Amino acid sequence: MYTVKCLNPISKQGLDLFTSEFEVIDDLNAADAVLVRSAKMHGLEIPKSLLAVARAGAGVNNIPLDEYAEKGITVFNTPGANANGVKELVVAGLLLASRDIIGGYNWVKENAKMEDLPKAIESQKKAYAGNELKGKSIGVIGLGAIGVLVANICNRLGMKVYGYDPYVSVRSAWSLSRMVNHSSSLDEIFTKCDYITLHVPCTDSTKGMIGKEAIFKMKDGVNILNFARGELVDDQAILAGLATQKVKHYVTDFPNNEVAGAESVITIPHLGASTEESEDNCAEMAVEQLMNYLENGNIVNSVNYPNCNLGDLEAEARITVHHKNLPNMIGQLTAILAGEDYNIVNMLNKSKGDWAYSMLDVEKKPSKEIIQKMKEIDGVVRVRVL
Ligand SMILES: NC(=O)C1=CN([C@@H]2O[C@H](COP(=O)(O)OP(=O)(O)OC[C@H]3O[C@@H](n4cnc5c(N)ncnc54)[C@H](O)[C@@H]3O)[C@@H](O)[C@H]2O)C=CC1
Ligand SMILES: O=C(O)CCC(=O)C(=O)O
Repeated sequence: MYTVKCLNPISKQGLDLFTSEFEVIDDLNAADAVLVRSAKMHGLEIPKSLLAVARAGAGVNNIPLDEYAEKGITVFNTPGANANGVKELVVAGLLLASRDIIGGYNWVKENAKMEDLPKAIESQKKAYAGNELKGKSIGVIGLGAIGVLVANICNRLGMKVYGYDPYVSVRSAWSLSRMVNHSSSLDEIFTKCDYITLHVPCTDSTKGMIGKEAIFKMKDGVNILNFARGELVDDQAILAGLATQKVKHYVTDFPNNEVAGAESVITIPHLGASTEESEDNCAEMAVEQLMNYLENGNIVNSVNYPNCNLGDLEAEARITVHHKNLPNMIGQLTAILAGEDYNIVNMLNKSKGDWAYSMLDVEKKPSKEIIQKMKEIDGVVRVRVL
């Protein structure tokens, strides 16, 4: 029996996938695994026994990935599972920036009881006129699961689309419309685009990427959309840009006290992935990945360990080892088994950056001594027997 603690509400459709071998519990200290959405795990006291964290979503900046790698805790996310939900809200954001829907809505609401409202509307509506998206240019920064969908739909809306992603995956490149212009520098996006939309993860290198200098290079009247993370944008630079009308609108799914309420900031309370469909997709994917990992040791869609998949456990036992990506780790692991006359029937080793993962299927259950010897290898951080 494995125990799972949810740090945020997780869709029932996903939780219902857990078999009778899994129990969702309230006590984090008794949990083998954690399911999480946006709850901050930095600084959270976690039990030594914790094996895995599954983020039902894309962004993992709420999880201390390196610290957990050091502890042999595998962290998963659910790539692409909420991308359509975000894409659709980005389209709404584009429309809110281009047409004064909010101003018009507020006026009608404030004057709901006005005499002959339909007539008043016809004389008032000019105050809320806008522009069409067709023919305007948009820069999509980050062409992953969301960025590709946004770029493609903007193309279908008749916009001239520029895409920037120096690390674009082959999968994304295949999915991208051939009408999307490839930008090799951010400057091209900044100087050419009427709309700029951010779809990159929040990391040390992307934080503050939209600052004073970037905004200075942008076209007058640019609209900036942030459905990725608040920290990507320097709030003071945005407020200064809005004050001079260099920036026409800042549409953000991540409002904070600095920008909320400021003129021409269009705020949404982090609703990008808050659709029934996205919540179900993310939860289902996260639960399936967790079960596969806890029961079979397979790693699919990890963000701090390599993906490593030996299929369902069919051998008498499977040993899984989280270790540093150092020379001769496999040699040491197999030597321990060979020294005790254990036959390895299948094995796999994968690495990702500083970390690696080995899976060894053996013909009989390994003894406590074997596992102890493996744990004592320099660079090994966790050994499990399944
Ligand atoms: N508003 C919301 O509710 C949601 C927000 N997000 C945010 O959106 C981000 C992107 O999500 P996905 O597209 O699903 O992730 P993804 O991992 O599929 O795509 C991210 C893309 O950004 C690219 N990238 C990384 N650094 C870059 C840089 N410096 N310049 C340009 N491109 C760079 C990567 O190569 C990758 O193609 C997430 O990390 C998360 O922070 C994601 C889902 C929901
Ligand atoms: O779970 C959520 O609603 C947050 C979605 C999100 O920001 C993400 O997947 O990165």
